[in-house]
Amino acid sequence: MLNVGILGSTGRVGSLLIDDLELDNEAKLSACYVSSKLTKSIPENTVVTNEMKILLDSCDVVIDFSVPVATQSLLEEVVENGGNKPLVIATTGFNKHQQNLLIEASKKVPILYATNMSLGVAVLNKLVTLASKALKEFDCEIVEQHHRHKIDSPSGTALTLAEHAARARDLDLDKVRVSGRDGEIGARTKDEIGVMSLRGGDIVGRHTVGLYNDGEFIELHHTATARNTFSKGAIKAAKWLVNQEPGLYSINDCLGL
Ligand SMILES: NC(=O)C1=CN([C@@H]2O[C@H](COP(=O)(O)OP(=O)(O)OC[C@H]3O[C@@H](n4cnc5c(N)ncnc54)[C@H](OP(=O)(O)O)[C@@H]3O)[C@@H](O)[C@H]2O)C=CC1
Ligand SMILES: O=C(O)C1=N[C@H](C(=O)O)C[C@H](O)C1
Repeated sequence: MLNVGILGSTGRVGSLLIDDLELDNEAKLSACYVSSKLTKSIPENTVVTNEMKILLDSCDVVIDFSVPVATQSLLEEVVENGGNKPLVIATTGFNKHQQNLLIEASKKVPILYATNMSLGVAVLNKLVTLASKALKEFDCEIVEQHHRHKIDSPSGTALTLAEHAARARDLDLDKVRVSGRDGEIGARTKDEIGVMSLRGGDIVGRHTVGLYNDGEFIELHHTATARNTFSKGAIKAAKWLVNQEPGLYSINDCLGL
């Protein structure tokens, strides 16, 4: 039985992870990091802690759906204090320092980092690479829609999709990404990639990658209709990751895509 520790156990996705693990025949909840209060009932003997070291020591693998500062503390425990467990990281909104820390930690333990744990988005990333490369003359624009509670923008998934689109055209996303248009901004430049966010209601997650030309356009849509798409994807990733060597893996590695 795989012992899973959760960082972000009180959150929207973390709570679903607890439910999914309850029903899983190969994995179970062994530890929860809780910074505020856990209101959900959890199996007896589950370790509840607000120390990263204890979380890491009390499981075989950590699944993280939290906030960037919490992920940072988890990664620091690995890089600075020798914490030694595989990590499935799903949190989004990292700054450059946190991204570098992720790379450092992956030299010591296996880390699967995915801004979206769904199979559909894993395939969408592939489709975007293909379409962006084949349709180099088309204008690429990405729109993401999420629930009103989401704190980061644009979504991690939208940024990953944009990275795929940019890389397929040999462009540096940091140089071509446009995150808003307002006022007399002038005509669209050829290489820019717009990444725009809408927030409202309970939208679980919707991403549209559009490729627009004179006379025709393509739009590729992915819609997550249930949040446990992500928790189930992360558990599948954890089962795969525990058999890997230290390194930085993507969801595509896990899915063989
Ligand atoms: N990769 C993917 O497939 C997906 C990724 N996500 C990402 O996962 C993250 C969480 O999403 P969601 O569940 O909706 O968010 P929530 O706001 O519902 O949950 C956030 C969790 O983080 C915890 N947390 C907040 N601050 C700290 C801290 N300083 N130290 C430790 N824990 C802390 C909260 O605990 P407390 O209540 O104790 O504050 C809570 O459990 C987001 O970054 C989101 O973008 C979401 C869905 C899918
Ligand atoms: O915060 C969310 O809810 C989601 N976050 C991820 C992201 O930022 O891409 C994945 C998913 O779209 C839901």
